Amino acid sequence: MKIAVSSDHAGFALKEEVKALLEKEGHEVLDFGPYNEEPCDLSDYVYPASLAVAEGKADRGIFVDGVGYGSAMIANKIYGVYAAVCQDPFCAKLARSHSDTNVLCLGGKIIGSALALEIVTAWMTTDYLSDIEKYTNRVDKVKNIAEKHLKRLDEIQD
Ligand SMILES: O=P(O)(O)OC[C@H]1O[C@@H](O)[C@H](O)[C@@H]1O
Repeated sequence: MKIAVSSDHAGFALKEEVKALLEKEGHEVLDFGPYNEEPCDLSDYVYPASLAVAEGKADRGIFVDGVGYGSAMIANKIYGVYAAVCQDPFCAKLARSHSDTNVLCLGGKIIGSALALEIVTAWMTTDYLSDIEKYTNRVDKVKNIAEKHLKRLDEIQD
């Protein structure tokens, strides 16, 4: 798969580890930065990475900041992006199997890299249960909220 990765300074080190794992597993990584640990603003990196997922230039995204919620806040404002913050592999599995998320957000200050990489593996290898109606109904309800409240990319002029 093509995976967009991004972070801020607080997530940079873990982003690099995630990137190495993904490449080792044979995925193509699109790194939206940053490329060092100098203080920066998360939205400058997570926003373009989220757009890449929304536009289909990447199949999924993995974004890392200090605690994870900052990335999810930004990513979930983009039409077509469904982001979850996960701090354990069980949550990561459900974020895929029940909710079909296409972005995983991690907190580099919250979890150690060994656990983070287990979370990434769980999220990357779990399929959405698209044949179970209760989950598809729930996902469709979330999609309907996005249809109503978020602008489609082709409606945005700037
Ligand atoms: O290092 P500073 O800028 O203080 O804090 C950055 C982190 O604090 C939280 O808001 C976010 O998780 C962000 O990554």
